[in-house]
Amino acid sequence: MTTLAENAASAVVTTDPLLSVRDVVIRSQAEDREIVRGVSFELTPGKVVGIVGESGSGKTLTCRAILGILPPHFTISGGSVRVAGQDISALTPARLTALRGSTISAVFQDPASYLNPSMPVGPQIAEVVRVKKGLKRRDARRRALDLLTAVHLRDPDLVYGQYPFELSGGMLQRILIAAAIAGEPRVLIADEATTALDVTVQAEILDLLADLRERTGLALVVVSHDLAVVAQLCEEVLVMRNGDVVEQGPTEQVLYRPRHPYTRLLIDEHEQYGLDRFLGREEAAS
Ligand SMILES: Nc1ncnc2c1ncn2[C@@H]1O[C@H](COP(=O)(O)OP(=O)(O)OP(=O)(O)O)[C@@H](O)[C@H]1O
Repeated sequence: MTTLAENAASAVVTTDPLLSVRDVVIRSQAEDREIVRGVSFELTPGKVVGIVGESGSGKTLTCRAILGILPPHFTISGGSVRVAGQDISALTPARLTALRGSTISAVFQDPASYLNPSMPVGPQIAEVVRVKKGLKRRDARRRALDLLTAVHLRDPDLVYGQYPFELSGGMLQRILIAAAIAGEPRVLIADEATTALDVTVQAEILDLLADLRERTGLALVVVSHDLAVVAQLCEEVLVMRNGDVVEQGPTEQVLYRPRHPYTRLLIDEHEQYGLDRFLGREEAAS
C-alpha cells in the first residue's frame, strides 16, 4: 500500500515537466567568456522542441549542458536544468550517470564514434539494457533484439552479431537510437542525428522518432540545421545565433512568420537549397 506522502510525491513528479531548462548560461573558463546566454524551454511528454542556428551558435553545448556532459573548462554559470523535477546541479556524478540513459538520453552525429569497433553491436545494446534496466544476460539479449526490431532493422538476429564496420551509416544511426532508448528514457536529444544520412534514410529515422513519440510519449529535443526536419517534427523552435536565442515560439510562427531578421536569413538561405521540401509544409499549413 502506498502512503499519502508517497502519493503526494508521485503527484508532484507527474505535474513536473520532463525537462525544464531555465535561463541557462554556459561559460568557457578557458576563454573567460559566456558562450551560451539564456536558453529556456520546457518539455512535457510527447513534446518536440527544435534548436536551429548557424554553426558554433551553441546548440551542441546546450544539449551537453542538459545532459550534464559539458566538455572540460565549460560550466553552467547561470540558470537551471531540471530533469523530471530534479535539478541536475544538485545531483552527485553517480546519480547524474543513472539519470542519463534511464530518464534522458541522446543521439549525436557520427554514430560510429560512439560504438566500440571491436565488439558486435547487439551485445553493446544488451550491455546498456543490463546496466540501465538491471536485466539478466539472457533477458538483456532478448530485449536488445526487440530494440533492433523497434528501430526497423531488418533481420535483427543477423545484425545483432555484426560489427560496426559491417553496417551502413543509416543502420549505425538506428543502432545508436536503439542504445539510446534501451533504458526507456522519457527525453531523447537528437543532435544532428540524421545529418550524415541520405534523404530516404533520414526520412525513415524521422518517422521512427515520430512513432516513438506517439507510442511512448517520448519527448524530444531536435537539433538540426535542416529547417525541413524541424518543420516536420517540432512544435516549438529556438533560433540561436552566437550563443543567444534570437527568436523562439511555435514552429508555425517562427518558420512561417519569422520576426527576427536572422531567422528570415536562415529561411531564405534554406529555400535556396530546400525550396520544394520546405514549402511543401508551408502550403499544407496555410
Ligand atoms: N570541446 C570544445 N572545446 C572548445 N570549444 C568548444 C568545444 N565545444 C564547443 N566549443 C565552442 O563553443 C561554441 C559553441 O559550439 P557548439 O558546438 O555548441 O555549436 P553548434 O551550434 O552546435 O555548432 P555546429 O552546428 O557546428 O555543431 C563554438 O564557438 C565552439 O567552437
